[in-house]
Amino acid sequence: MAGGKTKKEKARPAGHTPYQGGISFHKSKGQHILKNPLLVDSIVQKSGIKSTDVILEIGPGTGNLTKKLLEVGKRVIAVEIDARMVLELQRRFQGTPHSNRLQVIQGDVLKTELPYFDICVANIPYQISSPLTFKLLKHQPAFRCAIIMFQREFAMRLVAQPGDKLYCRLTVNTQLLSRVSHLLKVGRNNFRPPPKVDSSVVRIEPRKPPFEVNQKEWDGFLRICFNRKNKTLGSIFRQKSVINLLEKNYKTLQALNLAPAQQGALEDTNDVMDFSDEDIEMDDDGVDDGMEVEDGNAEGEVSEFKKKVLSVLKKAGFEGERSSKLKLQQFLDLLSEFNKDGIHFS
Ligand SMILES: C[S@@+](CC[C@H](N)C(=O)[O-])C[C@H]1O[C@@H](n2cnc3c(N)ncnc32)[C@H](O)[C@@H]1O
Repeated sequence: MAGGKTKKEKARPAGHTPYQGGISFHKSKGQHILKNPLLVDSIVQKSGIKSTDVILEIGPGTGNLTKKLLEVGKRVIAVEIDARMVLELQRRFQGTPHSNRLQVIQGDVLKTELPYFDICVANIPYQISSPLTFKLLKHQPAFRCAIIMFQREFAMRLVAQPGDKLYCRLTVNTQLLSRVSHLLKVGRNNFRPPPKVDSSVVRIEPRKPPFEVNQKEWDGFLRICFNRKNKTLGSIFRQKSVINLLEKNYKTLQALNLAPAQQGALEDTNDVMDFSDEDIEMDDDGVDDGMEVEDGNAEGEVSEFKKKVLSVLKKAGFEGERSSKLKLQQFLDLLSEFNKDGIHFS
């Protein structure tokens, strides 16, 4: 374990846990250090690292995982936000045979332009789980795989299958871009200080080639589908707010005489999918409560546009289906059916 002499305990602000090397851990930076060497070995072994691999590590901390990664890979590039940890890493590896194969970048990984890497192995601060997953999956050229420790519930959302309680928009968005599998359950006592939640290590492999989909369209479509994931799509697509939005898109695109796929080509769109945590939809109880306002005038007449939307749903056989049970391919098929009829989500 890295660290110098034991220092006398001083009064520390709340949220800081003493570390015997003199560094206190900041909860605000998600500093929960892996203290179980057997677990570190197991993560490295399950990563399938090759001796030719350039490894990206996010948040190396005091370097417990970094040390093992340097033993098996060609090079480690470690991105660390905390200057004290960067110093500790330099101190720990200076003068060792590994030192010229370790590159430490000091900075916020979310704001850092990532270099080429073959594989990412990381015990990350959980507060950046969503944007980091999104950033990695956007990275080009695509890496081989990422082995990442997440908070257990977040990990279970990533690997969920249709019908699972945690199946959500984040699941479908992640699985559109990658294959995700659960590798290891990790109890909180393997960390110092222990976090309040248990963790899991997950393997993420970018799909090569990726599914061909207009990402703005996909994002708009899924937001609607998962607005209430246990309602039938028929019920969701009858809502006035949904019909109004789709009709507005329809009229705008007709006026421009341009489909979003073509439009996207004209724009510089880097803001693809948004995996932010606040977007994880509320769980509902699976009962259609009929509270949403349906589209239609006072006489109950249904607009031509609404008929068009509902006929696509019906024709494709999705009217009675619920997002909580749909497979990725079914979402792709339904979006394609809507688009064929000129109904767009962006
Ligand atoms: C959970 S600790 C893991 C430490 C070490 N890898 C281990 O397993 O023992 C997370 C590390 O990420 C760093 N960190 C937090 N936010 C970060 C960010 N936005 N960018 C890069 N590093 C960050 C923290 O300073 C901390 O060292």
